[in-house]
Amino acid sequence: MSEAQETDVIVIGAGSSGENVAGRVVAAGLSSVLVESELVGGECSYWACMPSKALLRSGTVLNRAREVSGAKEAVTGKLDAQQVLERRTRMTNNWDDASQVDWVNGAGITLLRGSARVSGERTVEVQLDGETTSVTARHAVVFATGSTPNVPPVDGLAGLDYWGTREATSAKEVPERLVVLGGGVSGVELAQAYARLGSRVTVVARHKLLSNYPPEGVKLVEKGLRRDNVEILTDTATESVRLDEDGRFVLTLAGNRHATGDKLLVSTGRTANTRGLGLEELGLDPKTLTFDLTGRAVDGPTWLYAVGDAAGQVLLTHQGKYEARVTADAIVARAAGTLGDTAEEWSKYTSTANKYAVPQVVFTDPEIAMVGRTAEAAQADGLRVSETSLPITVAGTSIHSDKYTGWATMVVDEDRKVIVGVAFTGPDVAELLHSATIAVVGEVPLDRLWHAVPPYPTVSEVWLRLLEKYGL
Ligand SMILES: Cc1cc2nc3c(=O)[nH]c(=O)nc-3n(C[C@H](O)[C@H](O)[C@H](O)COP(=O)(O)OP(=O)(O)OC[C@H]3O[C@@H](n4cnc5c(N)ncnc54)[C@H](O)[C@@H]3O)c2cc1C
Ligand SMILES: NC(=O)c1ccc[n+]([C@@H]2O[C@H](COP(=O)([O-])OP(=O)(O)OC[C@H]3O[C@@H](n4cnc5c(N)ncnc54)[C@H](O)[C@@H]3O)[C@@H](O)[C@H]2O)c1
Repeated sequence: MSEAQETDVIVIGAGSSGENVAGRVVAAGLSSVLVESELVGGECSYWACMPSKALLRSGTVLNRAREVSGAKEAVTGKLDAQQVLERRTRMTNNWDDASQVDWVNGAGITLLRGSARVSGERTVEVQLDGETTSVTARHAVVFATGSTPNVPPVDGLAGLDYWGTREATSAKEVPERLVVLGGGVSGVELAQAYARLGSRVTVVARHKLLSNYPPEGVKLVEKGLRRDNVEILTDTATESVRLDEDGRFVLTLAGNRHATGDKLLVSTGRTANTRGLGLEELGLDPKTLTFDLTGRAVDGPTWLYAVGDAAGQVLLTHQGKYEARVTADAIVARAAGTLGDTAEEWSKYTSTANKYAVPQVVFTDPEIAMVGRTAEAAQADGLRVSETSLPITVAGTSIHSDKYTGWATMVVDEDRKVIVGVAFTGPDVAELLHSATIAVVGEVPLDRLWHAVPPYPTVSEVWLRLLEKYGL
């Protein structure tokens, strides 16, 4: 055991969420030890957002060019899979975290490599190569430990060398046939990426694809996938999986159907990574432990916090970083004695947007970009809402491409006359989403929003059409 250390705030996990907590408490004048067992930067930088978006982007750009006369005639080749893989590798800095370590050091954070677990009140033990370092925090211990992939209960799966999202985002070769188990965001995005790189892809979903997204938008994404020759099997249970004599994965599906692939990607959701890290010894059950909007444990020790995937609220990088800013500010304020046990909604000490205004994008082609609540979710919250929907067809879309197809939905709280949810589906709608996020978070009254004039000719003119159809 090396000499015990002391710091103001211990952050376990140097993914995007953990880096942001540590950076912000240090900027506010506290000290922080940041512990990381793998790569500084975490899942998003090396095995999730960045490589998966890089695998998709080239195919999307090529498709955009193919939809505009004059440009399409110039596109005579096909996607260069090797170049796409190499660009993806550059995006991950070849899985080297040196530049992120430089940032951590430059920010004045103390980085400790190794695997951490809580060993007592405000105390964490870090193991590296048989050496243990003990660190005690004066104010807070923050779990920013991310999440781990779920393993579905499919007969035969255990022990097989299948792909998780890490293997799919870091692969060096494109499989001839790929089966994707799971119709969530990871599955759908990676299915399209690999189909465009040249794989014959089958997606097996036990329910619908993207079941948390608006059905009209999902229909357009399904159409996009089918155009890329992705076979989509929805409402299909997977009974078992085995390897055939050639080493290929063979899935036995309900109704005695089969799906075969050289590789099998299992992307069936993720669970917060808080188990086996010492919380049980403190008398806490990680399965039921929750965290309030300041990030602090509910019915737990007052020094224990969680952010990002580890907090288990919203599994998205930008929301994790938002939670990190909020939690860092709450820890600093509590250390200074200026914040008590509770904090007001929408104050800088609560991640209130997690309840009302989470922006999320499915980066397929076409994209789905959505913020806030669906009509059903708003009704379940007791709101009296209306829903306005239409195809996205404006002058801007006809300029954007010769065959733009999109769909927009706006949910209005009829008692307050403000927008509580928006969903766009179509090419490049992700860049439109922040306008909707501002309208939802700002609770901009509709009669004022009417004066926010979208420029002509852009896709954002869909705002005008939505408000007109609503009745303004
Ligand atoms: C395929 C895929 C694509 C995605 N695409 C997007 C996207 O486009 N946009 C988006 O917003 N989100 C996306 N996500 C979600 C996003 O990746 C996560 O929400 C985000 O990475 C969570 O960040 P985090 O810092 O909370 O956790 P992580 O990035 O997982 O970081 C946790 C860190 O903690 C470390 N750690 C864990 N336990 C310990 C321990 N005991 N001791 C020391 N260190 C420990 C880990 O090594 C890791 O580095 C995607 C996810 C997947 C799987
Ligand atoms: N563009 C993005 O922002 C992006 C991209 C990828 C992932 N993510 C995040 O990462 C998280 C993990 O992604 P994910 O796609 O793994 O999870 P997910 O929760 O989005 O989807 C999991 C899917 O697996 C299905 N499933 C679960 N058990 C199954 C079983 N036994 N058999 C068949 N299907 C089963 C579910 O019905 C669901 O459709 C998501 O919560 C998402 O927020 C975000």
